[in-house]
Amino acid sequence: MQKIAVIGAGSWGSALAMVLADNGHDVRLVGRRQEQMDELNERHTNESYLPNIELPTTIRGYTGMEEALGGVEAIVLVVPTKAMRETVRKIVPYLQKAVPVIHASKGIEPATHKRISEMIAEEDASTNRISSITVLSGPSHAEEVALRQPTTVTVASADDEAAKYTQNLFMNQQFRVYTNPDLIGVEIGGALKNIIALACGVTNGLGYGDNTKAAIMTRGLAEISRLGTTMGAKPLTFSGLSGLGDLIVTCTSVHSRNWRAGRMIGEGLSMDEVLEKMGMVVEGIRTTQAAYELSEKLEIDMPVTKALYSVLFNGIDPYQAAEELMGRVKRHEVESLYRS
Ligand SMILES: NC(=O)c1ccc[n+]([C@@H]2O[C@H](COP(=O)([O-])OP(=O)(O)OC[C@H]3O[C@@H](n4cnc5c(N)ncnc54)[C@H](O)[C@@H]3O)[C@@H](O)[C@H]2O)c1
Ligand SMILES: O=P(O)(O)OC[C@H](O)CO
Repeated sequence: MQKIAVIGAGSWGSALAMVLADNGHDVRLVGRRQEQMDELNERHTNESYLPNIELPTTIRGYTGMEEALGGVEAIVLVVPTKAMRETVRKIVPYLQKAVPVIHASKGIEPATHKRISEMIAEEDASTNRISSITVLSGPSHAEEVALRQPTTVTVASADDEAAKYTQNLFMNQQFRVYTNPDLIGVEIGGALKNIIALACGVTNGLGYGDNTKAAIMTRGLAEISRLGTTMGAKPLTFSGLSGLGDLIVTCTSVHSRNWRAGRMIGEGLSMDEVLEKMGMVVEGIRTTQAAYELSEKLEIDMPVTKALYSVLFNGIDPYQAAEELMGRVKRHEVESLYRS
């Protein structure tokens, strides 16, 4: 039994806290709203994020870092990417010894183009309170994990022992955990599939069906691999759970916030209207900006990302963006998997 703090009491933080509690760990779930943490401690529910789910009574909710972090042996960070740096700055002063950190968020920072593990390492550089950083990623909608439906994920770290430690913490009969040493590939696959899910949603919103979705997913995976391998990822990782697996679940599931947001944009809603309706984080929007900037900087051809960027940030009509995608110059299918 380990004392573990899960920071971020949204849908994914709460579902991962359930997996850890099922495995017999002492879980402290840290949220921002006192009312929400009172609901968790008194009624063992988190209705705004995991409706109709009863959480294990052993999960305790906290709003204060000092109280939650006393004596913890590991920390799981599950806040939106844009809150990651601020969250790391808030936790490190309360760590009495260096502890392993596992993050389960999916994004890339616009402007710096940093992956989440890089952002965490930078924020801890002057304090050294984090002994290792591991990412947990893969096809895993919180709603289904909370129902204890069979789910598989990958954990990756530069530190092999940290990856195995994380595998042991989370693995159980319903939640199967693989290790993969390719930290870059696992983080890039998890972040970039959200762009492709948004794009699939847009095409569904335009009224296009499964042929279009399969095209966007397949060619989307090609451009994820092109960018990822240029950044140092191993190509095979993109065929695994954190690549193809997560792409499938996010582009095809009704649970996906990215797909749903894309569909509303395809139906003609503005980005502000979509975000107001969602009420939950849609990571793919900022990641589209980051990936587009990266593709320009590294001169990698990413046509789906570019088309989505033009819709989200330049006000291009989605129908026109789809027409332009289809009207590009002729390409060789396999050669274009690897070349710009
Ligand atoms: N929901 C899923 O099924 C799922 C699965 C895998 C990965 N993820 C990833 O996990 C991360 C979190 O997603 P989620 O689904 O839990 O989001 P969510 O919208 O359900 O919840 C986000 C949580 O973060 C908190 N938060 C927001 N801004 C914050 C800030 N500035 N500082 C501190 N806390 C803040 C919110 O209060 C909320 O508790 C995302 O990167 C997402 O891509 C989600
Ligand atoms: O609901 P989404 O689109 O944020 O996706 C959630 C997870 O990343 C699926 O694995």
